[in-house]
Parts: sequence; structure tokens; C-alpha cells
Amino acid sequence: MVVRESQRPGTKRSRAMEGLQRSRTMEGTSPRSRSEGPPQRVDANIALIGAEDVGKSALTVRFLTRRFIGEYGDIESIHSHCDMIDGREICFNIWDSVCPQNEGIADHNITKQLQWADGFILVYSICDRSSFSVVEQQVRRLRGQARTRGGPGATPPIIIVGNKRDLRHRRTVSSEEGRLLALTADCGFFEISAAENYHGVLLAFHGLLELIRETRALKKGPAGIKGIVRSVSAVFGRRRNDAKDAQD
Ligand SMILES: Nc1nc2c(ncn2[C@@H]2O[C@H](COP(=O)(O)OP(=O)(O)OP(=O)(O)O)[C@@H](O)[C@H]2O)c(=O)[nH]1
Repeated sequence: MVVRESQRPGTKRSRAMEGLQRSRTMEGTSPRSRSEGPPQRVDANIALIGAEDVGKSALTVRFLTRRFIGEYGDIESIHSHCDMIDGREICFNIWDSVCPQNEGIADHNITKQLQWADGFILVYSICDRSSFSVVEQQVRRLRGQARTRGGPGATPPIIIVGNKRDLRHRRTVSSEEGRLLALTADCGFFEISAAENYHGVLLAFHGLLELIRETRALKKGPAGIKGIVRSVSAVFGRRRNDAKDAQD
């Protein structure tokens, strides 16, 4: 397991941009995926978004370090985590975002995140109804922008996470509401607690990884067929030309 950490404390926003730059570099320098046949390393860029204080950093840190440390204001940032899963090296690049202050910034952020991310984790707190509304808006915004950019089905996979399950006695959003939103928006759904255990957090990240891989495989499908058609045409085109040359 490799966990990369920045060397100095910084604000969450600046740390996110550092992470963005670092993970782009990582993609560009993945040695095996470029030169030695089938790629062994898989990069998965994941953006965590949601309202303030829902536990985005707590979930990120829990996934990266297995620990829950309670306060996340000025800690050193941790953005990338590589692990062997099913015999493959998987590098998670995690963008732990801040909640935008207004609609304009929210739209701008989503545009940038859509360009970068392979998948999204939308987080709300089960004790904070307004954070659930934020997730509803974010799903609409993501779907809307992705449709404009790339047609239907262009949104990267999304997992909705209801966090702070350990505080169920203070719950204001039921599990059914979370599940229903995920069902209607065609997203995965997990209700977990970053504070309580690591396993649920792991399942959510790995669930998203699975969806990212499926999406990539689907994207490759038609291109693969096009590639075969192109090679067949090239071969037959060459044969026709060879035959013509032979006749001349
Ligand atoms: N009880 C409980 N508290 C949690 C859980 N996850 C996070 N917290 C607490 O909620 C507070 C906010 O957590 P953060 O991880 O900083 O939330 P955030 O979404 O990154 O917040 P912003 O950076 O403000 O957007 C902290 O005090 C955490 O300790 C959880 O699963 N259960």
C-alpha cells in the first residue's frame, strides 16, 4: 500500500488543487499502462462532494488511513492511495472538495470536477436534512451538465453516501429516502459511519471503483468494434489495391 501525503498543512481548497495536479502527473507517468501491453495499473479519480461538515474529509481519511481522527480542519492532506485489488494495482486519486458558497461557483466546480473525475461520491449527513437537499441538487447539476457536454449517459458513476450512521438517534433523513433518491437518480447507495468503522467506507469506495470499471468497459465496447471494422477495411482495402497493381 502506498499513501502519499503532502509535507505541509494547508487549506482544504489548496490541498485539493495540489491533489488534482499530482494525480494528473500520476496518470501521465503510469509506466506500465503506456508501454507494456495490457495496463497493470488503474487510476481512479474520485471527487467527494457535499455540504459542509457532512464528513467528506473524515471518509477520505478513513479510507486512506483506516483511522478516524475527529477533526480535519488543518491536517496534512492525503490524496492518493495505491493498493493491489484482484491482482491489479489500483491508484485512487481523491478530490476532497469544499462546499461552494454560491450557485455560480457550484456550477464552475462541477464543470472542473466533471473534467477530472471518473466517479463521484455525494455525501450527506443523516442528521442534517439540508445536506440531503444539497445532494439532490448536486445530482441534478451533475446529470444536467454531463448531458449538455456529452449526451445522455455521459455522467460518470455516482455513489450517494449517507454518513454519520452512528448518530441514528438524531436522524432526520431516513434510509428509505436515501435509497429512493439513489434509485431514481441511477446511483449507488451506502449508509455508513466514518466514525464507527472502516469496512463500510471501504465498501463505498470499492463500489464506486466497480462502477468506474464497468463504465470504462462499456465505453471500450463500441470503440473495440469500430477498431475491428477499421482493421478489416484496411486489410481488404489493401488487398484490392494489391490486386489492382498486379493487373496494371
Ligand atoms: N459522529 C460522527 N461524526 C462524524 C462522522 N464523520 C465526520 N464526523 C464529524 O463531523 C465533523 C465534520 O467532518 P469533516 O470530515 O471535516 O466534514 P467535511 O464534509 O469535510 O467538512 P467541510 O470541510 O467543512 O466541507 C467533524 O467534527 C467530524 O469529526 C461520523 O461518521 N460520525
